Amino acid sequence: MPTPLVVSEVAKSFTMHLRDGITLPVVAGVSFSVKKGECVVLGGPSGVGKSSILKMLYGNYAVDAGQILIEHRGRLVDLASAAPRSVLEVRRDTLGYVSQFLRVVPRVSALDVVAEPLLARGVSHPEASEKASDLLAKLNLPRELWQLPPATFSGGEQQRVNIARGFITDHAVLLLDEPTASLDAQNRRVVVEMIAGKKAEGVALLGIFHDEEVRDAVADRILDVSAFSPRKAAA
Ligand SMILES: Nc1ncnc2c1ncn2[C@@H]1O[C@H](COP(=O)(O)OP(=O)(O)OP(=O)(O)O)[C@@H](O)[C@H]1O
Repeated sequence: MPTPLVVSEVAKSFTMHLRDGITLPVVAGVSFSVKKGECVVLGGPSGVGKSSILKMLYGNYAVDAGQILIEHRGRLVDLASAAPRSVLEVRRDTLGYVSQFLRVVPRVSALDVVAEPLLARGVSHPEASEKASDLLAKLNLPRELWQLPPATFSGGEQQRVNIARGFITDHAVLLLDEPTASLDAQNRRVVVEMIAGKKAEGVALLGIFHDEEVRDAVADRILDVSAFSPRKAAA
């Protein structure tokens, strides 16, 4: 399928149980698709719902309405209604996500944190470690840090470990939530190159980038999320 990700009529509101059950509508009627080799960037002002859309797509937030269709092993899976087991399978083989912050696992070295998604897919330890090393070298993570757990790393070092972990697989769809937020100019350029590499391989990418230079370098299309704001629709 040339369009591995199709989102239609997705809606999300938050119910604040500790605030008398007040409902906060965030987005409604979210419809778009991402083609192979395309990088779509979610745009719009702060608080408009960009991160919430990514989190729904990855299955971290429940979806109130609509469909999120992803091509997984030659069939379509609706992530909005899929069972948790299917969501985990899609994450392992098809859908990657680079969040802004690394979820640190105690006592696991940076190299193993990066290699883990490949090990989970049955790749041998030496091959996974070699790929992890290549990525950490490309992202200029000092070699003396590779065997250390990333808990004490700087923000930018942790972000580079996270990027390496997100980019190590050949997932067909990749979600990027501000992957360059804590990086210096040199490493931002490396990430821009890595995104270009994924596009050339036919990966469909959807991301949030606040840095204008990075956004202009990677975006094929910017999708203004304010178009899906229920508050705007009601005004
Ligand atoms: N878990 C949550 N519980 C309650 N409200 C939430 C939750 N997550 C997000 N929101 C609310 O949903 C709205 C959209 O937030 P979101 O983080 O998706 O916006 P954003 O466009 O990514 O913003 P920014 O550019 O500032 O990161 C905000 O009003 C936010 O307060």
